[in-house]
Parts: sequence; C-alpha cells; structure tokens
Amino acid sequence: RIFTAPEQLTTTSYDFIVVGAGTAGCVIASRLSENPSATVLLIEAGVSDNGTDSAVLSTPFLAAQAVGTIFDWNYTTTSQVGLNGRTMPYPRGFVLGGSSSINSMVYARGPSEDWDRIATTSGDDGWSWNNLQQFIFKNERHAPAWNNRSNVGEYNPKVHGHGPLMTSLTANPSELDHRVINTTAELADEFPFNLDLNSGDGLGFGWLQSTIGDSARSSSATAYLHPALNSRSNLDLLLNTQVMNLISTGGAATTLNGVRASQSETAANFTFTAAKEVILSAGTIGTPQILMLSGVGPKEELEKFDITTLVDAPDVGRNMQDQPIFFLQWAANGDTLFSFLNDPDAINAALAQYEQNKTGLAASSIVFNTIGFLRLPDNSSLLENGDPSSGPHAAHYQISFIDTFNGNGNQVAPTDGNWISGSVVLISPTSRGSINLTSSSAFDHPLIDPSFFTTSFDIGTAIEAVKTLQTFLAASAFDGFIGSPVTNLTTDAQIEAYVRAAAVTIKHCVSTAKISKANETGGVVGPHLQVKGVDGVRVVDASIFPFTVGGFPQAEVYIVAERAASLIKETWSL
Ligand SMILES: Cc1cc2nc3c(=O)[nH]c(=O)nc-3n(C[C@H](O)[C@H](O)[C@H](O)COP(=O)(O)OP(=O)(O)OC[C@H]3O[C@@H](n4cnc5c(N)ncnc54)[C@H](O)[C@@H]3O)c2cc1C
Repeated sequence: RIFTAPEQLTTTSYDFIVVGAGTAGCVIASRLSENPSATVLLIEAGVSDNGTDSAVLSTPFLAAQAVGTIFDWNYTTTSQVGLNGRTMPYPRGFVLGGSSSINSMVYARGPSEDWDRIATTSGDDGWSWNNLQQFIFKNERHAPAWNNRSNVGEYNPKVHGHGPLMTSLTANPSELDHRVINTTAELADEFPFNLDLNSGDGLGFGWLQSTIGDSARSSSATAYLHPALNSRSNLDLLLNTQVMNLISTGGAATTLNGVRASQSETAANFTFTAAKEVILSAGTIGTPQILMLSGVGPKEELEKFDITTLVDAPDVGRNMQDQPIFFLQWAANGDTLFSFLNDPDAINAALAQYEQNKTGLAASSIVFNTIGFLRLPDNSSLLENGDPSSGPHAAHYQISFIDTFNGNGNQVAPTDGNWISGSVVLISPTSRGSINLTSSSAFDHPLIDPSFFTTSFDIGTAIEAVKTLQTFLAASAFDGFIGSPVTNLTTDAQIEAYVRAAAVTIKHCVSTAKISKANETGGVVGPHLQVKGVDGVRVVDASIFPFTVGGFPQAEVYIVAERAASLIKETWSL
C-alpha cells in the first residue's frame, strides 16, 4: 500500500521501519517483506518515480537531466579550499529509488580487494569478495541492448547473476569506442583490455555496463520496490514524509525504536514504532544527519545545537570521502555524437521514436561507453607515505571517453565541429571531509564539505592521470581522429591550476557512518551494520563504506543491501 501523508496510515507499529526508499532502502524493504509474517514500513522524504515528469528518470537518454529538478535534494557544498573556494551543487535522489533513480547508471562493482579490505576492517569475513558472490548474483543480471547487438567479447556472462536489477552495454558503439578498444590491443602492457570490469579484477580498460534493461533505467525502485508493492500486503510505503530523528518509545533510553516523521517544518509530527528494528538507509548525507539529530554523534557538534548526547560517536558525519571529476576536450576529425546532441530536431525525433517503440538513440547509453581504471606506478613518489587503494589490483584513478564535448562548469561549448572528451576521476583520494548540522531542524540542509584536493596525493594523482589520458590518446589507434586539445596542458603547474578550477563531485560520497570491528571504539556501525552504543538500529547505505569504492558505488550499495537483508532475516529467523 502507498500512502502520501502520515495521517493516512492505519497503524503506527511495524516489525521493521526502513528510513529512505533509496538504492539500499528499496532492497531492504523488498527482501524483508518477502516473508509475509513480517510487517514493513518504508518512509521516503522524496516523491514518486511514477508521477509528473518521470520520463526524465526512466529514459536512458535523459538520465543526467533529473539533477537539479524536483527529484533532487538540491544540496550545495561548502566553499572548497582546494578548488579556489568554489561551492558546487551536490545532487542526491529525492525520489523512490533514491540516487539510483537519478544517477548516470554506470554499474561497476570495483576490485575484489575493496571487499576483502572491508572484511578486514570489520573483522567479518562475510564481506569478502568470495563470500559475497551469492549476493552479487542475487542482485543483478545482464540484459541485451534493445537492438540485440551481439556483445560477445565485450563482457563475461559468467560473472553476471539472476537478480532483478538489469545491466547492459550500449546499443550503439561509436567510432571513439572502437579506437579506445583498439588502443588496448596496441598498448596492451600499459593499457590492458579487461573483458569485464565487474569480475572482481577492477583494473584495465573495458566496456561500460549501465543499469538499463528493457530500454529503460533499472533502479532499486523499478527492480525491487514496485514489484514488491504490487504483490504484497505486508509492505507499506509512506511518501513525501521526512524522518526527523529516532527516539526511545519506552524501555532503555538507548533503544531507538521510535521514528519521528513529518511532512514539513511546520506540519504535525508522527511517531512510528518498530517492534524489531529500524534500518537507516537515508544515504551518506541523510543518515549521519538523522543520527546526530537523535543524539548519536560527536558530542561537541551536538552541543552546538543543544541536542542531548545519547552516544558520543565522534565518527558520525566524519571521514566523508568523495571522488572528484573533471573533463578535457579535443577536436575530432571523425563522426561523434556532438552534431546529434546539438540538433534539437534530431533529439526530438529520437525521443519520439523512443516514445513510440522504445528503440533508437534514446534507448541505451550512447555517449559514455568505455572506461579505464589505472594505478600509479609502484615506484611513484606519491606512494611513499602509503597506498590509499585497497590493494595492488585496485585503481588510484580512472579515465573515460565521451563521444561529445563535455564542458567543465561554465566552460562555453562550441556550436559546430566534432569533439570528444576525456574525464578523469580520482578513485582513492586521501582528502577527508564531513557532514555537519546547521541547526537542530531536520529540514535545514546540513553542511556538506567533501574537502576536495586538500592533499598533495590527490593533486599529484590527478596530474598523473591527465598525463596518462594524453598518452592514451596519442596512440596510433587515434591517428587522424584526434585533433587539437581545447586547453593545452603541458606543465604540472598548468594541470594543477586546471584541476582546481574545473573539478566537481562525481557524487560518490561515502563513509559518514563507517563500519568497524565489533570491539573497536572508532567507527559508527559494527560488522553487521548495527549502530554502536544503541539498540535496534542498523545503517544500510553508502555511508557504511570505510573508504571510497574502487568501482562506482551503486553496485557496491546493492551488494551491501542484499547481504544486510540476509543478516536481518537471520537475526529474526525470517
Ligand atoms: C547525479 C548522480 C549520479 C551518479 N552516478 C553514478 C553512476 O553512474 N554509477 C554509480 O555507481 N553511482 C553513481 N552515483 C552514486 C550512487 O547513485 C550512490 O552512491 C548510491 O545510489 C547511494 O545509495 P544509498 O542507498 O546510499 O542512498 P540513496 O540512493 O541516495 O538513497 C537515500 C534515500 O533516502 C531518502 N532520505 C534521505 N533522508 C531522508 C529522511 N530524513 N527521511 C526520509 N527519507 C530520507 C532519500 O530521499 C533517498 O531516497 C551517482 C549519484 C548521483 C546523485
């Protein structure tokens, strides 16, 4: 059943209350309600993904356009010292499916070493790559592109499972994509081809997989939530309602089984009670905010807003890590998608074709189809103070190839010609930021400070990455195709200035409620994701990762959520 206001609910007590119908929350609510004896309430602050303007969520071609709309929390960062004092928009999904409904749909699980490091960090071998295979397979399955293009040799069917989330390769590989793949044959030692970046071997160059199936975005709402809502009576969804904080409704003060929610700062407050557990899946920003407003957080932070400290948990909202991205552009002498993307008539025709029969350029990923994950050389001076990646087969940075002009910030785009772009993403940054409260009101946005490029490792790695991208595009596979760069970057100082002026978030923030060993004082949640110092609350979302992920985070969040659902079911013998 779906409710759009708290007063519509006919009961206030459920076995489980899941906070946030995002990437993780929809998985949890769907898996827990598989057992008809368990009652589940899922509370989402944002809007439905089936309403006004929702074509922007489901149409693959429009994937990037939900940012900045009613489907986005529309956060802004604090002024970033490492980026010349700039602030920037900080998008997060405000809709069923959360960020999986508005993201760029890249599906990349990252290296096996990421998971083995989480197992070591938490002291729980259940998080190791090998032990997680069952959950990976339970989550995802490969789907053909709409045109059934043969993609033999572009992915490995053996590493894909049988879950509800669909992933696929592009229906329309570009000339640029073929040249990228040819470069991996030409310079195989330096830039090896990787048949499937989802195999646990997260290094090298390969074809990108996107969360698209049946010609539409596959999100945690489409894959998990809607099928569950359509077929079960023990799952209630409450939309447009924000959880403010957790309270004790009797018993020990540290048993936080009460969930306080409201539709606005001035609307009535409601309390719902979980007989078994509350699962916080409000994401890397929402989860630490709710914890702090519940008295679980750094004491000195809570005191600033007269919030009584229930548990002095210094790591709540700390250790925030995100991956910065910036773009470089080159003139191209062959066909690129630039002309299509600058022709409103062609775009309208593609959208009309999609509307009619879900085919054509709007029905799959098109501009961004190939990617490479790379390491610094072993003897790099940047690694003298330690290696922040999860192991010798995990990336420090990533470069990718875009079949059009992709500008940075206010960069003015050309109006004709053909262009391609390369992006650089720092995968294992050492900068650490934070989420802090701005008031004791849940309806005030918190302070979001990713602290981009505040370490010499981060800026040094970005400089290396630019040079690698330049070397890659100088391969003879690109002869006759690549023209002049839009910005000539030759010295380290030029690259550094460019990065500080251009970089923005790729929106991969993690680690504000990080996992740690059961007996460790640091960290926010234990190995089974229970919040330390309180009873009855788990965190299941991207905030639990101890480090940035070596792939793209949504795949990792799904994996965490599938295992967490299984742990919760085990706890309650469901
Ligand atoms: C624009 C964008 C592009 C991205 N591109 C990619 C990509 O291509 N590939 C990739 O792997 N990752 C990408 N990411 C990141 C990835 O989508 C996220 O890391 C991941 O989806 C986070 O999952 P989550 O469950 O932690 O949080 P979310 O999916 O964000 O879910 C949190 C949910 O909780 C709700 N919520 C928050 N606070 C409250 C509250 N107080 N009360 C009730 N509900 C609340 C939110 O509205 C939201 O629905 C992108 C992210 C964005 C924003």
